[in-house]
Amino acid sequence: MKITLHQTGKRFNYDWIFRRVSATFSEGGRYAILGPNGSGKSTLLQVISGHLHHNEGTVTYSTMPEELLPPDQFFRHCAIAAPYLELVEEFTLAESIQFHLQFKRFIPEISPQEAIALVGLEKSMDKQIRYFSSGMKQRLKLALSIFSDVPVLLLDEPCTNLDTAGIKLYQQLITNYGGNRLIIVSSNDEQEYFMCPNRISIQDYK
Ligand SMILES: Nc1ncnc2c1ncn2[C@@H]1O[C@H](COP(=O)(O)OP(=O)(O)OP(=O)(O)O)[C@@H](O)[C@H]1O
Repeated sequence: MKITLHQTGKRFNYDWIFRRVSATFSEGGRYAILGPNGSGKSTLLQVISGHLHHNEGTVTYSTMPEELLPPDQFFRHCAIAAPYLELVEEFTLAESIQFHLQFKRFIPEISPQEAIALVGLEKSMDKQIRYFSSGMKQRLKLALSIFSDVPVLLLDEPCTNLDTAGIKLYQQLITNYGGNRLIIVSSNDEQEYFMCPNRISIQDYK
């Protein structure tokens, strides 16, 4: 999967958040979107994911070999972990996994039980998400995204609410299970984008 932005811009009301972003996110590449608080990193990631519509320029998705994917189909090919995407508080952990698997299966080598054990939540299978700590919720979000069998991972501040052990866990999961997928991280913390040789500064597009 390749994502191409050409002269892409996004505004809220009269405020341009970014303009004239031209970038190619290649299959298997690792990219970080960097910038200070409020600069537009999340907004750019949401434009890439299709959650927000851009106001100028284009965003195109292409599969290999070069074949354009309709933008409304991209959600099937990506998994997202982001602070603004909420878990269903009424579900237990087991129900959350089952619900997720109705839409996206896990990578073949990982069973749901293994996924939960890998993020250290095996003792909370029957606990409702509303009783999870913020760090436990983040571990679950990471499991649901990183173990999804999709070619693109979009991670917005992936270490939010994680302690030192959680950050190490995130880095291990990316290293062990990132595979050859396209990964785009929105972040201002090096620990979150340690694996990304390609860096885009949102400040360059003001
Ligand atoms: N729905 C919205 N309506 C109006 N303005 C918005 C909306 N969403 C975001 N903004 C504004 O867009 C700008 C960029 O926000 P964004 O969340 O993309 O920044 P960020 O770089 O991800 O910040 P942080 O590092 O704090 O997460 C901010 O000024 C924010 O107030």
